Amino acid sequence: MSARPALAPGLVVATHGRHCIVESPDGTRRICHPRGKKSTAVVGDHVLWLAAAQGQGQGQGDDGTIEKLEPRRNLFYRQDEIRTKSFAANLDQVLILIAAEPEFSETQLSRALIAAEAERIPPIIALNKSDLGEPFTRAWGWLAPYRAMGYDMLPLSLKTGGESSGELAQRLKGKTTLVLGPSGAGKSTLINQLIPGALVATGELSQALNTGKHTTTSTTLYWVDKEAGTAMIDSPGFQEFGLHHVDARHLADFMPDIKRHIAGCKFYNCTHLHEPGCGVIAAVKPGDEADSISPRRYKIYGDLFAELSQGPRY
Ligand SMILES: Nc1nc2c(ncn2[C@@H]2O[C@H](COP(=O)(O)OP(=O)(O)OP(=O)(O)O)[C@@H](O)[C@H]2O)c(=O)[nH]1
Ligand SMILES: [Zn+2]
Repeated sequence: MSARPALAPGLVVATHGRHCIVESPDGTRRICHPRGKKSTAVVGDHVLWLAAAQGQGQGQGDDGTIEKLEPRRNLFYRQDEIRTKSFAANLDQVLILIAAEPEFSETQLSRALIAAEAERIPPIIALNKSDLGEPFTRAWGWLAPYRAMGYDMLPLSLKTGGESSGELAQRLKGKTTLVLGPSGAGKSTLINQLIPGALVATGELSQALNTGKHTTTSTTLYWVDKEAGTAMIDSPGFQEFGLHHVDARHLADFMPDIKRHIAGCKFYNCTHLHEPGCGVIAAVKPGDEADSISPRRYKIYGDLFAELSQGPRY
């Protein structure tokens, strides 16, 4: 009788549907699938995996099974009305990459920030294409309320380089960072600069796993500097950011500009939508007063509150 094979530790560095790429501490990568029906492992998960027995699975794209997930520090996810989609686990921070052009959606930015706040993951906002001049100045101005909320915000010009890239590198060092951004903001440019060749390699890997399917539907972890523990996680889908896991009654807690006025509300269970004596409503003012709530942000709050109060629609 042969001894039971030992479970080995690994890190999930990519997911493609139900399949995962698991990286061992020595750097070897293998395709694994989770045991059982549910696919629960996400990029950034520490797992224990088991090699497939000779003749089982090997050569069919499965080198092992994921037997156990280690406890997570956090789980960044979006949830739409029908399916829950996890982005990644065990993050140190989220980098929200937007650009002067194409114009970004403030609602999407707010949604990403709320998702980060809900999991207590610090966000960094980077505004790319500072070389564009006027459009950049305008976009930077639009972001004033977010600076007033205390968010870390960085101007960038990925195309022309410059010292801001050094500042970004400083912030990324030794950390695992999830990068989110709308199409055209410069995400591919950033990943290519930090990890030359990475996107090409991912395309090839994706093809091997999933012939013919589009490569950008997967989440992938890239090592910028493995020894220093610097990793970037690229995940598509900024557009479809549902927040249905967030309770409408807690929404204000995840919007710092709104949260700081809650103490002024007359009713402890104020929804800040129509109540008399609401500290939040009283603070909604146009202009750049540091302590006010911008009408745009208040509208985002109201829209999200309505959306989250509906509950799931099937
Ligand atoms: N002017 C200017 N253009 C930039 C800068 N960074 C990236 N771009 C350009 O913006 C366009 C979009 O950049 P990508 O890196 O492909 O953007 P992406 O976010 O990966 O977009 P998708 O591939 O659609 O997801 C490209 O034409 C880049 O050359 C910058 O700092 N300044
Ligand atoms: Zn109120």
